[in-house]
Amino acid sequence: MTNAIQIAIDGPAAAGKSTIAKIVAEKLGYVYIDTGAMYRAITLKALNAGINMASNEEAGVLLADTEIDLIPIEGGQKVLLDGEDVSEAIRSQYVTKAVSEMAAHELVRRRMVELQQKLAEGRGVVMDGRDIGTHVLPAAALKVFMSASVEERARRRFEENKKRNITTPLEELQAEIAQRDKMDSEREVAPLQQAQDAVYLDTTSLSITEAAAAIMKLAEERSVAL
Ligand SMILES: Nc1ncnc2c1ncn2[C@@H]1O[C@H](COP(=O)(O)OP(=O)(O)OP(=O)(O)O)[C@@H](O)[C@H]1O
Ligand SMILES: Nc1ccn([C@@H]2O[C@H](COP(=O)(O)O)[C@@H](O)[C@H]2O)c(=O)n1
Repeated sequence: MTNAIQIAIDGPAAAGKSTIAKIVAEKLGYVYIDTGAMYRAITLKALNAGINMASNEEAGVLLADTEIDLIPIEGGQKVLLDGEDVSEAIRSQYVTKAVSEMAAHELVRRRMVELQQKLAEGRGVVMDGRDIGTHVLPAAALKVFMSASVEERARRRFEENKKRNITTPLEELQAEIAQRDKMDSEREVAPLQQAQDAVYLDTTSLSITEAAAAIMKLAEERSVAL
């Protein structure tokens, strides 16, 4: 007999967090929550509406006026921004280039964390992001800090983009990933860092199946131990 647990997966961009989190959630029958999608959704809205985030007043109105819903669907989640499906739009380079600046905003983080904690309440979840083990779910039974070399992460994203007909050159992708990691790690509020009690998993030379199996093994151990 195993207990439903909370699993936090953090790490830098394109490390494989969401791919592995989805597989693990599906195998365990848990809810999968991609917190990056929430930061992307609020970024999309602020960009489109021309909000000046340097003004706490404008930022506050934007946050109070915005509804973000994550709807579980087969193989992942659908992202609704004020009721509109923005699952594709939030993956554009337009949003990717702006999201780390938005995610450094204290009011934005406060609101997103509140929503994320509510989504995770009282159920088995696999949540991926940058601050899940350190801030959002500090009591998670399993915390994993997943990484891979920046070259391998850029190569994976390049291959993924090719399938979506996105032609950003490999060197540009690597620079964008490194820049986003730097901003995410150096911000003042809830920076990207490994929680003290997280297991470090380097996936550079692991296949998707191997990485998922490593986390499944840890999840099974932790849920039985409860
Ligand atoms: N172990 C692996 N081996 C090879 N490819 C992988 C591995 N893990 C993930 N990938 C591929 O790498 C790409 C990036 O993975 P994914 O989107 O899961 O990363 P992420 O950490 O969630 O990224 P981000 O934080 O930027 O959203 C995907 O195309 C995925 O299929
Ligand atoms: N818990 C989180 C999750 C994400 N962010 C910020 O959002 C950006 C996009 O995340 P992806 O996982 O979709 O790549 C990311 O670069 C962070 O700036 C965050 O701060 N906290």
